[in-house]
Amino acid sequence: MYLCGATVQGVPHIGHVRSGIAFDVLRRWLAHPDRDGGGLDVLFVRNVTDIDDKILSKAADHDRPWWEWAATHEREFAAAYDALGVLPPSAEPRATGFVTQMVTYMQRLIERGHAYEADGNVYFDVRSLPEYGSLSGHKLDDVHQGESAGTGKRDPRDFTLWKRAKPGEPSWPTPWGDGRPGWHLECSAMATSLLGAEFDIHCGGMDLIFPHHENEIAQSHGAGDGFAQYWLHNGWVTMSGEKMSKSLGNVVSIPAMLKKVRPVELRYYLGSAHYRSMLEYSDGALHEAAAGYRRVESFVHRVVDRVGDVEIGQVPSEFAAALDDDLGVPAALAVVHNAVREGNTALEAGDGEKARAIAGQVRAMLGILGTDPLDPHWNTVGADDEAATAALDVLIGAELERRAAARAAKDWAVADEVRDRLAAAGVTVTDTPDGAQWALEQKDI
Ligand SMILES: Nc1ncnc2c1ncn2[C@@H]1O[C@H](COP(=O)(O)OP(=O)(O)OP(=O)(O)O)[C@@H](O)[C@H]1O
Ligand SMILES: [Zn+2]
Repeated sequence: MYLCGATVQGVPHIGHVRSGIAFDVLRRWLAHPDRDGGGLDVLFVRNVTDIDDKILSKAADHDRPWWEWAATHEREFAAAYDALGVLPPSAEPRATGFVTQMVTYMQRLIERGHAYEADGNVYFDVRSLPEYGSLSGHKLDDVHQGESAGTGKRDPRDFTLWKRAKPGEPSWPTPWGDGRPGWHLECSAMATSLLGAEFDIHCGGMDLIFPHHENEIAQSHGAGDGFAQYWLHNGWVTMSGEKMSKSLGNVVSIPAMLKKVRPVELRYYLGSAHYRSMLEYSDGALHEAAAGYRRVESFVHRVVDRVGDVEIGQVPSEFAAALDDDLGVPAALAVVHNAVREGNTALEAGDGEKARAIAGQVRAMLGILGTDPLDPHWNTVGADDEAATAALDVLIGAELERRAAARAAKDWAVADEVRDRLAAAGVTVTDTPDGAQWALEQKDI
């Protein structure tokens, strides 16, 4: 599987991680032993686009080296994927690490008559490939690549494989002069270098169907490769019906979301819709999903408390059938919730062993969705956080008492000193009718 990963130009919002979660579920399911035909050995590649116009311009705006800007945001994405329990890919190639393969790729395209050099740029000749447009259904007459005109293009519909170097911009040597890669070329080169000339599944957001994936197919078929056999595209996270996006300003950052719900609840929420559907964000929908998850989680915990350890069991056949039908997560979740109802009834009737068997199935199903409540990924983080928060509460509570006593004695110097010391440590204090409340200042990114 190949998933078009992030262009690491900024911090991720919840829309950016939706594809990572949706296709993590597909990967887990394909690899799962309960699948009809058994678990497959899945190679999963998710790239990082670490050279791009937006990276260069944003780094320049902030007076930072472009590579530092890219590395910083690559880490932000990695942290977000990790926080949400997305399994690390088998490989995570960076575009800048595959320039040699891109040059070879362009040479093959030029030799086969599908690309040409003009003024230090290399372009793909779309008219040379009769099937151009087959993925998106675009007719050649209607094609707009959405890129700058480019010097020496034979046809305005041709797209850029390689950009001639501009002064001050990073570049790599090629037989056609120094330059840097175009985005579409990167993915064809990385996918085929790692997964071979033909591989099974290519995924990405629905905006990538055209031009990105159309152009990946054109390049790969032009080079004589079979390329991807199946294409899967996920829908948007929307707000008031509009795509959540930085340019519209309607974004919710992942740290902001994690102030409202736990990471496992956010993962459950973002993964609960069908991957092709839009997922309309609202606080209400988020909290409803979190409450739904807690019902499932508390069933599993109650079984552990009352009956003992719950081993991961097998997934029910209806759950398997739902996922086999175009990754039908909503139908699969209905199976989970039915199982939880049945399990609760068994528990109330005192049938601990039946409840334990059902809880084992629930763990198996949630494991595929990446949200098994007993998975150490969630528990280690939670337990540490809880213990640290409880310890902080004692220490800060003592400081707040000292401040309250100082205020009562009108000793403003001491009261201010306490407040300043807490502020310097990143603790904000709010006075409420129930007394002073504290919170850790969150970095809004
Ligand atoms: N709201 C979203 N829902 C699902 N996927 C998204 C969303 N926003 C972005 N993506 C995915 O992340 C990729 C990178 O997004 P992009 O850089 O366009 O982000 P953006 O926040 O929309 O920024 P901009 O406003 O600058 O376009 C997209 O190609 C898309 O597949
Ligand atoms: Zn791509």
